[in-house]
Amino acid sequence: MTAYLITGASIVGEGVADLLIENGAIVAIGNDLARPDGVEIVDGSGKIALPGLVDLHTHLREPGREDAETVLTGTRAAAMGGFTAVFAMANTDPVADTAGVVEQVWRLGREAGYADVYPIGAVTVGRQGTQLAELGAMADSAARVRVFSDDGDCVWDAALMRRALEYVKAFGGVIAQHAQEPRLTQGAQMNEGALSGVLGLTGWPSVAEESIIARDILLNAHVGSKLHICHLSTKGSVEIVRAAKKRGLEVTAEVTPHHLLLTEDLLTSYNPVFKVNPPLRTKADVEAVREGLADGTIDIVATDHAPHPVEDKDCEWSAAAFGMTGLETALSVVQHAMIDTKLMTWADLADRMSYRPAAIGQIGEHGRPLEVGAPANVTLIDPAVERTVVPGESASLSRNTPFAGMKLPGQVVATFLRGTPTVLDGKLTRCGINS
Ligand SMILES: NC(=O)N[C@@H](CC(=O)O)C(=O)O
Ligand SMILES: [Zn+2]
Ligand SMILES: [Zn+2]
Repeated sequence: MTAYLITGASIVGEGVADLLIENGAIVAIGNDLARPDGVEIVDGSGKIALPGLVDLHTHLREPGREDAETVLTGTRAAAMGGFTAVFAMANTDPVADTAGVVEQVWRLGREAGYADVYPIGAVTVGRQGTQLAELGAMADSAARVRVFSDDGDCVWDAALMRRALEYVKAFGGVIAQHAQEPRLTQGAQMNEGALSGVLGLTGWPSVAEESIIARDILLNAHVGSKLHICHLSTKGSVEIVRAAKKRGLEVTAEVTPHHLLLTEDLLTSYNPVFKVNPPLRTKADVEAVREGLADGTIDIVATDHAPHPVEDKDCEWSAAAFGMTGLETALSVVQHAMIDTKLMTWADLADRMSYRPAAIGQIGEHGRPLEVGAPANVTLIDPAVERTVVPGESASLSRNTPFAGMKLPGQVVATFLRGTPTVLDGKLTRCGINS
């Protein structure tokens, strides 16, 4: 295995120093380090070294929608975005609701080699919301599933949600809820408010999200298990989670990069690239989720990378699929929305995009501080570069980025997965077994 020496980077938690990677681990941090034979030098001056990013919410689409994304293409996009681990959502075809399917996804991730893939198991059989899936069998499988979600749909039946929380409590699992009250969002197309009236699109009220979050926090307080809230998007949701945490109730929550930056005003274009679940909200909501992320009410940023092929997005608004890609732009959007605005530091970003998602997902190998002895999962970024987002340049199979044409700060220069570069000089390497 080649050794790598990153020179003169600003190492989060350590200050400016050199960082030596050998045999998959960080073996030295300091100045004037001895250089092993054949070491490759990576110029880190002016750059920031972060712990490899962890995405708790990615749609890789395999099995079933390999026209939108595969484990290989999705993890290539992840590597380009600085991620070393991604959690793959269960809304595939077949649904990831058995040990067989989660093991398949896990194995595909290992074979691809660009990022570790941790499958999320469905909560209910076929994500149909009527009968609990084999949660224990998925937990005991080679994939060691700890996070369960019917994402795409809400576990709406309160009794079933209670059972799921009770079941995973036995092994410390977590239920990740897609908080969407289905009766309040029938036919909903965009955030409910003055603008939905003007545009003539069926509204999606904030309370459809907030009522489920409130209910589930109370349910979980009763059960004493682990609850995680997916893609929280409203000011009211932030207030509910903040109040719950103040009372000492167990809940974690995520926000997406797009909900940290974009508002419903973009919808006046009727461009379905901005159609997403939950919908883009108002400026007041964006301010509230930024504040919530900064003060720790919202634990993490998760991309909800939701690739869709052109034919599912390039159509009339009401017929288009919900979802946007996000793995390759997440870090830049968070830098723009949270760091360049002075709401967060780089250490905070490492916490929200690496340490805490790894802790919620219970993966020990990732989300560790850059210290001697830790696995070499490292992301090196140049925060000074400005780049324009070009959908055609994406490593993802899909092109549905809402940031197309936008100028964003920051560029991933290198990503190391257990000491092997998946990205070097800003380009994908051929590290994977299958590539
Ligand atoms: N976020 C989305 O708009 N779409 C997701 C489903 C989901 O995350 O709810 C998808 O699978 O396409
Ligand atoms: Zn969802
Ligand atoms: Zn999702």
